[in-house]
Order: sequence, then structure tokens, then C-alpha cells
Amino acid sequence: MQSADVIVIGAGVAGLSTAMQLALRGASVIVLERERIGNGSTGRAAGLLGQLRGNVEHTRMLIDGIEIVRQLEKTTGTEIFVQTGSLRVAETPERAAEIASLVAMGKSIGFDIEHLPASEVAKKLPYMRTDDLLDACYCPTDGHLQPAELVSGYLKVGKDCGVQYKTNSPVIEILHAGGRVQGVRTAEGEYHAPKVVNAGGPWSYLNAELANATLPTAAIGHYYLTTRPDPNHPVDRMSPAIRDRELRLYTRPESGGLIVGIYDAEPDQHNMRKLPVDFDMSRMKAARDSIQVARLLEATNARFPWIDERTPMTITTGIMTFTPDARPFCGEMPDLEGLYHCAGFSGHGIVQSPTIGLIMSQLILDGQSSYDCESIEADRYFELPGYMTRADIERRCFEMAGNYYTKIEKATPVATGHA
Ligand SMILES: NCCCC(=O)O
Repeated sequence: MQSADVIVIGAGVAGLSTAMQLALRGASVIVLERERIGNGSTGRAAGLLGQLRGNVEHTRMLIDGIEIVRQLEKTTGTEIFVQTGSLRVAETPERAAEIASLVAMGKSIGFDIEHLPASEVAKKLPYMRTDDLLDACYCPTDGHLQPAELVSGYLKVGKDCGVQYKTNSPVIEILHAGGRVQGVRTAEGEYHAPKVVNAGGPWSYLNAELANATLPTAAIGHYYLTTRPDPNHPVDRMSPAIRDRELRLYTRPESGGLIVGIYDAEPDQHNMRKLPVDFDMSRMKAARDSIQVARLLEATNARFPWIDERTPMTITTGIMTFTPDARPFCGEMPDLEGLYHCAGFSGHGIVQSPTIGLIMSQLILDGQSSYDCESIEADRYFELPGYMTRADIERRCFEMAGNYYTKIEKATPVATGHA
């Protein structure tokens, strides 16, 4: 039996960042990972870093996350953040209005964002079709995080601060008594701690069930393609990321080619309980004849006519963790003290992880955060009718995932600038 101040279940970016921040504050931490470090959703992520959200507080969290990453880069001597800038494009008047509201909100908090006429988009992105665009905006401080380098950074700092990492150690029981957590059990034995973090990604709802809790997350499939370098369509390493929400696409440069991902209308749903205990997400293969791949290729071809099914490419599939409102769950539930959830990043785990780790460490060590966490509180669906059975939860998460990119964001400018 070992003990620590905090046990973290899951060594994806959320768990690793939380463990690092806790250890930087002097807490003793054990991370228990069911398989290998960074090999779940983290290992299948494209890593886009877009800071601007319809919600000012989320935008502030993402802006602050870059500072944490810059510090990690200094400590590790590794490039993690590739600041390519990003564009958001609009093909319809509704999307153009959405962009106008995002630009107004961004400017109201001092965020670097500007309108970009479609003619200018063509200059920045000669490999993209632009003749159907009505408007665009450009965020020069966006880009992407390199997931493997981010994992290495969290790990290095965590190890230097004494975090213990145990791989191939699935948690099979969450120990609790009298409404308080006491630790966890794995096949190798018990680990005792008064605080346990459920950072299990798509397995997070099963971890919650180990404590008789209901966490409304669901495991949703995701696909992106990566083209090989094509001399006829060079993609510069610093070419901006693109979000085309009408076509459900995001893109970024990768090794001379282009990553193009889709938030599909009808994504795969996964039942994590049915996967083998040693399930390895890096071995997931995308079926080239699946409807999701067909829709990815069709939408990609509409924006990048030089990419079609004959283009040399790899197709990556993985599993994301969605919630009914696409926002994560961070914190405790009312009925079990000491069990902190940190899951449900809905395809944005890499980019949210730097600040989320900080927030989790504050919640765990101080009982409160310097950020306004209302929109990400873990108990916001607690015992709420319609969010209590797996069937209801999966339906709501699936609907959110299917509509996630197409819903129009309503950004509200703030009058007072951010703190
Ligand atoms: N994981 C994909 C993120 C897409 C986006 O930042 O919009």
C-alpha cells in the first residue's frame, strides 16, 4: 500500500498537467494510468490552439495557457507551441455575422484579432478555395500545440517535482467511506489518498461509476486526415490553422502536408465498457469505406479541391470525450468529498490542459480557483432529470458532438477588458 496527497487517474494531458501543477505546489502525487502515458485521446489529437471562444472566461483561460506552455518550453528546451496564427472563414451571412461578433468580443478584451477580407485570405492560403467566402477573421497569436512535446514537458516537470507515474495500472475500485474518498485499488494493491482526480478521458464515466457517481460524458469517435507533402500544393510549416465551421472542418500544417479534421454530423459512439482492458487507442484504424471517412473526404474536397480519395494521406481516428454542453467537468460532486473530476474536453483537451491543470490544483489545494469556474463545474447536471441514465447522457452528448461545429456562436463583447 502506498499513499500520497493526491492520486490522479489517467495520464493524458489533463491528468499530467494537474499532477504537475499539484507537485509544483509541493503535493505528493501518484498518477495511475491504465495503459501508456499520453496514449489515449491525447495521442490522437491534432492539437489546435484557438483561443477565442464565445465565452470570455474560457478565452481568458486559453490565453493564460500559452504562458504556461511558454514556461514549459523554457524548462524543457523543446518547441511545444507553433504560433502559426489561425483563420476562421464564413461562407454565409450568418457565419459572417458570427465572425463580426467574435471580432467585437475579442477586441473588447484586448485579444489580437482582425477582420480579413476574402481576397486577403487567398493570399495567405493559396492552397485553399476562397471564391465562395464572404468574410474571415485572423488571430495571429493562435496556432497549435504539439501533443507529444506537451506530454514530455508535463512529464519532465512532474518527475522533477517527485510525481510517481505507474503505467499499465487500471483502477478497479475507488475507495470511500462516510462520503469521503480514501484512495483507489488496482490489481497490484491499494493506493491511499484523501483526494483522487478522475482524469480518465473517455473512461471517465466508468471511473465515476466506481464511486457510484454519474458523470455525463460520452465517448465519441473522431477522424482527421494528414496529407503527404505535395510539391504542387506546398503547405508552409507556419501556414495558419483554418476553421470552416460550415463545412465542419479544421486544418493545420503538419510536416509539409495538411491535417484536416471533421466534427462529423453523426460520429461513431463507443462503449468503453466493451473495449478490452488493454485497449490501445494508437492501434485504432479508420475504415476507408466508412461513412465518416467519406464525409471527411467530401468536405475536405469542397474546401481543398486538390485533395480527394486518391491523394496520398493517412487517416487517423480516435476517441474524444464529449459532454452535453461541450464544456469539461472540473471539480467535486456534492455526494462524495475528495473525488475531483477533470474530463469531458470535447475535442479541446490539448489546448485546455495547461490552465485546467492549474485550476484543478487550485480547487484541490485551496478549495477555490482564481478563475470563474461556474461554466465548468462538475455538478452542473447533478441529479438533473434527463441527464441521469447512460442512454439519456449518450443521446445528449452525441447530439452536442454532431452539432458542435455548426451551431452559431453568440459572442458578447465586454465593456471593461479582462482582469
Ligand atoms: N481537436 C480539434 C480542435 C478544433 C478546434 O480547435 O476548433
